Amino acid sequence: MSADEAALKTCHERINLSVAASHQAENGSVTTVSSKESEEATYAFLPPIESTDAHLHEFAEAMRTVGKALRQVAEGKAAAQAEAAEWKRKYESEKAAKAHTHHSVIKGCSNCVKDKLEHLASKLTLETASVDETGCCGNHGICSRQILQDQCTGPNRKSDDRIVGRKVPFRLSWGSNGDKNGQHKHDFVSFEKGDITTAERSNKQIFLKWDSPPQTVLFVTKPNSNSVHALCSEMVRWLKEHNNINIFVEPRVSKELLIEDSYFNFIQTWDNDQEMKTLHTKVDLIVTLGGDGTVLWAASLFKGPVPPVVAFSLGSLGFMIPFYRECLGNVLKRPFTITLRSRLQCHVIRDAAKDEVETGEPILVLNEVTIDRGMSSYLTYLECYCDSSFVTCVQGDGLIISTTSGSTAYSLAAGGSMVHPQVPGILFTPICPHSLSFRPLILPEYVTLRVQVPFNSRGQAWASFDGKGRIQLGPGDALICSVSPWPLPTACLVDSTTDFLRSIHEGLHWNLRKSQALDGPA
Ligand SMILES: NC(=O)c1ccc[n+]([C@@H]2O[C@H](COP(=O)([O-])OP(=O)(O)OC[C@H]3O[C@@H](n4cnc5c(N)ncnc54)[C@H](O)[C@@H]3O)[C@@H](O)[C@H]2O)c1
Ligand SMILES: Nc1ncnc2c1ncn2[C@@H]1O[C@H](COP(=O)(O)OP(=O)(O)OP(=O)(O)O)[C@@H](O)[C@H]1O
Repeated sequence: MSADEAALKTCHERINLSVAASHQAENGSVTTVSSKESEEATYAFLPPIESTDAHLHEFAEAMRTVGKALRQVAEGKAAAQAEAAEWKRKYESEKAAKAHTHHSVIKGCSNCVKDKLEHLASKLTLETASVDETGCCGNHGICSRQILQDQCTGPNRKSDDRIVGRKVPFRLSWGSNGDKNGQHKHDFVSFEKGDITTAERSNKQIFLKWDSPPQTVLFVTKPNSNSVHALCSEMVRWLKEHNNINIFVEPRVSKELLIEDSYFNFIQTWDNDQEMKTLHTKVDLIVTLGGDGTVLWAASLFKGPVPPVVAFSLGSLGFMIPFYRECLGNVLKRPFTITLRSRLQCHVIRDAAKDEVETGEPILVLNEVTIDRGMSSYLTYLECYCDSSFVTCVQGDGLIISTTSGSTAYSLAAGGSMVHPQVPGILFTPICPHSLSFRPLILPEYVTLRVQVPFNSRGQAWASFDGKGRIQLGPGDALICSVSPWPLPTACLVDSTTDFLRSIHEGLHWNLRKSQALDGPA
């Protein structure tokens, strides 16, 4: 038998098996179809195939192309359906809002609706949310009782006299830390007609638009790299000559550039920490040249507010060299999208300290703070609290408290989830826990975490911040950690979501797998 005949025979055998299986499935019974019968049927069905390997390959290729085309069509359809649903949702919520406005005006409660919803939200406070004697909203802008007493037109609400009783009116307010009257602006939960809905979703994609052209750029560059140094000096020249931009660089880079050419005399730097602390008041934009470590380094220079960062990463440096003028030119002249990357502020509180007043400056991290066993060969033993609630005791190699930006770094390696940088959360990821059930957590961004080394811990623990600056924690010492009010704004290449997905695809090869062959089991 030739190779082609053998291939053809295998092909027919497979078809036989699948025909037999389909017969059984159709009849719903477990009968055996004689393979001879099915073979005859199959041969009757199939046109005579003058098969060769080449034909089979060609056929498989064609099927793959058809498969791809079908998938693209399905994806397109899904996207269109999602868009249509979004438009429908918007239309319906607008319609409902208009209907409600109209209704309330007719009822003579014009001050209930005169302000916009945003204004209503800002008025939602524990202190001001009281109903006046008439049951109307007074001037706080909310009239849930009035709404509930009206004939409601909501989707689930039919006027039915047989139904006795009504929902009790209520109002929602938001607790807030640090502000006595709680008058914070929040995403609001509408509760028209007593139904809680989050139909109003805000788009968190942020655009940055300069009021006037930026004047000062700070360069932060990876050390000991000739290509980075060369690119830095070229960019600095271009920015000065074509845009008359003031340039700041780190003291090390300033020295390097001045040794290279006295042309760089105009470059500014700082001499001490005090001067560095005021940098954010002078710099409009930060350009980083290097990898993720350089962005972490740039973030660590700013203990408070951080100017927007444009990161030219090593992976894209070669690619960027021809385009950096266009890229920087766009950022300097046009609005651009940014991602606000939250940072964590960490305090170490020593047992020796008499009270827990946080006097020292916080350490800010962009990726994570890690508490591990360091050189110790004992398990770390860490007690963890979230606000005033006990979370768990970590017994293992340690714990990572990570930002969402850091979710693709050490936390990922320890089994944590990858989280879009605009999800407001803190990751709580154990390192090699000696327990079968210690799964990683994601906690809301407003909590404060406290990790304490108990007195009965066998060993010490070490905290490190974005992989740097190790601090030893002894029994009784604690690390307090919460989201900093000073995020790192980074310029997007496209937008937050596209950039995030691109980084996990290209940087981490997320879910990369070769496609299955088409000629598998039926
Ligand atoms: N097992 C691990 O995966 C492991 C161990 C130690 C530290 N780290 C990470 O290294 C970081 C310090 O980075 P570095 O460059 O100064 O040290 P480094 O030079 O040792 O680089 C660590 C690697 O982590 C990558 N990385 C850093 N931040 C990242 C992020 N947010 N998303 C995806 N990848 C990221 C870097 O690109 C680099 O390849 C730490 O914050 C920690 O997250 C990871
Ligand atoms: N301006 C700087 N001054 C001092 N150290 C820096 C500076 N920029 C980066 N580093 C340090 O240099 C190391 C390497 O930097 P970086 O991560 O940017 O380069 P890389 O390792 O080549 O790139 P990647 O992170 O993409 O693998 C990091 O540990 C980082 O902390």
